[in-house]
Amino acid sequence: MIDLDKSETRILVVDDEESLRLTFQMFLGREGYGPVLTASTFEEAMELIEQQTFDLIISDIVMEGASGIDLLRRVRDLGLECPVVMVTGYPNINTASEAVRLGAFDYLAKPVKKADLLRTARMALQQYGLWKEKERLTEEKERYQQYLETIFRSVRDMIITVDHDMRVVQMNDQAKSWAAMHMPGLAIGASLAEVAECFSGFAADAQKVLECREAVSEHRIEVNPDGGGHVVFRLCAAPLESQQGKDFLGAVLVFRDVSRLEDLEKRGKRTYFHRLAGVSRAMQTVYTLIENVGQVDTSVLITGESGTGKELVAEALHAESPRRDMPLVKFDCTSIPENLMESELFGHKKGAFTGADRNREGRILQADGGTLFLDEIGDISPLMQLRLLRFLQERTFYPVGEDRPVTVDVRVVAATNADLKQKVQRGEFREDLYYRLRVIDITLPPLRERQGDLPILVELFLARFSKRLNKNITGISDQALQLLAAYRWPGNVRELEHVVERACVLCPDDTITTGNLPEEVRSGGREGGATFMGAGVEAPTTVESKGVSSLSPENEKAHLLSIIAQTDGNKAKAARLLGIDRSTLYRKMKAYGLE
Ligand SMILES: Nc1ncnc2c1ncn2[C@@H]1O[C@H](COP(=O)(O)OP(=O)(O)OP(=O)(O)O)[C@@H](O)[C@H]1O
Repeated sequence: MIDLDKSETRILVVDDEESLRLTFQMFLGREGYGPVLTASTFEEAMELIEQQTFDLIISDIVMEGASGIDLLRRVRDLGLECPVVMVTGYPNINTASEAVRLGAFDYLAKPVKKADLLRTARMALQQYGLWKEKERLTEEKERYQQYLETIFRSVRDMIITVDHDMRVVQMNDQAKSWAAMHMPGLAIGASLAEVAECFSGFAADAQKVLECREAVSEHRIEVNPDGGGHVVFRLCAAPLESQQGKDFLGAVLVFRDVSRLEDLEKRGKRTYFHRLAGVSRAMQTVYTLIENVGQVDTSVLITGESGTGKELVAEALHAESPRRDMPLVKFDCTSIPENLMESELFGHKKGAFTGADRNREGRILQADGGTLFLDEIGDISPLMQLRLLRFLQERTFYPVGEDRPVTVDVRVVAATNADLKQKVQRGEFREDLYYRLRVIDITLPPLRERQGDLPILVELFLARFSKRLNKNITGISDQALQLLAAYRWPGNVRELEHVVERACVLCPDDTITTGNLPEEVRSGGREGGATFMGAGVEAPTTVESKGVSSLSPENEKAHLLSIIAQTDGNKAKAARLLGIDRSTLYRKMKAYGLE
C-alpha cells in the first residue's frame, strides 16, 4: 500500500445540508486531511472542480437542482479520474448502487458514521494514489520508449534486433531502406540465418552472441550479394537484455556500409601511412612520394617547419625501402659540438686524438646496409659539409686518424627546417652538397595549410594520451575542435600534440572541452601571438609559458636564457616548455651564442 500524505490531499464535500458539510469537513480535517473544501450546489461544486484539482469528491446524491449523479457524470465527462463517493439516504440505496456502476468509488448510507467516512475516504485515496503511480510509470515508459525509438530512427548506422531463434524483431529505417535495395528478404519476422547465404557473417555474429551472451566487437566483413558488387560492412553485435540483465531477449546487430570509405582508401585517400596521419591532399602526395621514393636509393631532402613530421617521413621512407630490415640510424647534426661531430659520424681510430683510447665506429658505419637520417642538416659547418659531400660522391670515408678508406652501402635522408636554398645563395651552404642531398625533395606543409588533417590528428593524439594517462577520453566538443581549427599552430603538429596532451591531463571526464585548452588557443592566438609551449602540468608554475617563434631576436634570446635558467639547464625540459624540439633549441642557442 502506498503511503498517503494526508495534508496534501484535496477533498471536496458537496451537500445542500450545511450541518452535514460541516460535520464531514470537521471529521476529515481532524484526521489530518486537507484542505477540505465544501460546496452546497452542483454549480458551486463544478466551479471549484474546474478551478482546482481534487483527490476525492464526496457528494450527496439528492440535492436541490442537479443531483450527485449529474455531478459524477460531469466529472467523468471532463476526463477526471479522481474517486467520487456518493452519500445517500436509505430510500435511495438503489440509486447509489447505480452510481457505483456509473463509476462512483463507493457509497455511504445516511446517517454516516465517522468511522465509515474515514475508512472509505482512506481506501478511495489509496486506490487513487495507486492509479496515479501506475499512470506515472506508464507515461515514463512511453517517454523512454519514444526516446529510444527516436535514437533508433536517427542513427546513421543500421540496426537489427533478433530473438533467440534469430528472427528479426526490429529494424530501424536505415536498415529497412538498405534491405529494400540490397536484400528484400530481410524483413521483420524473417530468419536472419535463412535470408541470404552471402550474409553469413551477420548470422555468425548473432549466433555467437546468442550462444555466449557476449558482445562481438566491431570488425569488417566483406559481402558479395547475389546481384553482384562488393560490399564491406563494419559490424558489431551485442546481447539484448532487459533491465539488470534479468531477461535475455536476443541480439542487436549494428552495422554500416563502409564500401565507399574502403574505395576511397583504396583509391589513395589514406588517413594513416606508417606513423603519419593526415587526409589532406598535401599528405596524400607525401605518402605517394614516400612509397615511390622508398624503392630507390637516391638521397632525399625533407623540408618543412619545425614539428611538421620530418622525422616520421624519414622513418616511413626507411620502412618503405628494401633496407627496412637493416638499421635506421638517426643523427641530429645540432646535438653535439662541432669538434666531436666528425668522429661521431665517421668514427675514429684509437689514438687519433687525445682521449681516443680505442677504435670507435661512427654512425655511418652503424647504418651500413640501412638508412642514415641526418636531421638539421642546414646547421653543419663548412668542413663537415665537405666531408659529407665526399662521402655522398664516393660512398667511402676515412674514420678520423685512419688512412684506409671504408666503403659502406648507406642511403642518406636529410632534413632541415631552414631555407637551404637561401643559405646556398648567402654562401652558407655548399651548392654541390645541396643538390646531392636534394635528389628528391619532400616538403611538408605547415599544419595551418592543411586544416583538413586537424580532426584526424586530434583523434590520434586523444587516443594516444587517453591510453597513456589511463583515462577514458573518447572525444572532443565541436566548440573545442573549432578553436583548434582556428589557431595558427606556429609549432605545427608537435604543438598540437602538446595541446591535446595537456587537455587530456586536465580533462576530468570523457570529452575535451574548450576549458581544457590553453589560453593562447582559446583566444585564437591573440595573446601576443605567442606559441603554446606544451608545458602541460609538468611545467613548473614559475615558468611563464611563452613561445619563442614570434619574439624579436633580443627578446627571444632573453626568453631562451630565462627558460634554460628556470629548468636548471635541462635542455630537454626547456625545449618542451618552449614547444620546440631539442635540436631547434640547440640551433637557436648556437645562433645566439648561448652554448
Ligand atoms: N602527420 C603526422 N601524424 C602524426 N604525428 C605527427 C605528424 N606530424 C608530426 N607528428 C608528431 O609531431 C611531433 C613532431 O614530429 P617530428 O619530430 O617528426 O617533426 P620534425 O618536423 O622532425 O620537427 P623538427 O624540425 O623540430 O625536428 C612528433 O611527436 C610526431 O609524432
